[in-house]
Amino acid sequence: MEQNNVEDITQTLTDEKSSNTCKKRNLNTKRTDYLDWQDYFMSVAFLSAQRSKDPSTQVGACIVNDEKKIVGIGYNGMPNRCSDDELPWKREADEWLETKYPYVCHAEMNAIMNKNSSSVKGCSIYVALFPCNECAKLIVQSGIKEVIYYSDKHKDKDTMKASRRLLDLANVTYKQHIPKNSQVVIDFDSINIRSSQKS
Ligand SMILES: O=c1[nH]c(=O)n([C@H]2C[C@H](O)[C@@H](COP(=O)(O)O)O2)cc1CO
Ligand SMILES: [Zn+2]
Repeated sequence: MEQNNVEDITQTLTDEKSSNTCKKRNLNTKRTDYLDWQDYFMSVAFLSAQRSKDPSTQVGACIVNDEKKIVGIGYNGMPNRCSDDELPWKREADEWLETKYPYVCHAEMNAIMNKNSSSVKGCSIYVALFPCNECAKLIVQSGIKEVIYYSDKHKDKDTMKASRRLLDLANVTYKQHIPKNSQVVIDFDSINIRSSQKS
């Protein structure tokens, strides 16, 4: 292990169980690798998506007010009190009524409906996927002013063209978010890591 001199304030983080040195970090100055606000809100949207039971696409949404406070979170799922064991999750079936589409609530709708403030007027919504036209209607009607999305993979579909038309007319801005890192890892064990002065 390399020897520190007196000025060197670098400390190592040591794993409680294995005593393995796993990270080197300066513990006397402010962290620089923290999540910035935009990555944080997008990560909250993606984490919420992990609650979704949709087998093919899990979408999350996070509504943020102008004080950078989260006022609503949602993910795609079946409506309250409608058993998601009794409704279909299929994308295709002989009949549309036997697919998930007529029943599933989109993440944006749930985030708006779950709001913990009196209004979402002037807020931003962080979403994993660019919102469809039905969600665009809800966004416009609720007064949300900005959409920050990660993926635009359905951009050529009519539903997305209609969505952009509505958002444009209503002056709701939208922009794609490019996160600093392509992954945000949650390591529950990291809280058990103790810092120890390197000598
Ligand atoms: O804006 C959206 N928000 C949202 O929550 N969804 C949900 C509805 C479905 O559960 C799922 C889309 O399913 P699929 O990719 O299998 O068509 O994503 C889909 C969109 C469309 O972009
Ligand atoms: Zn939608």
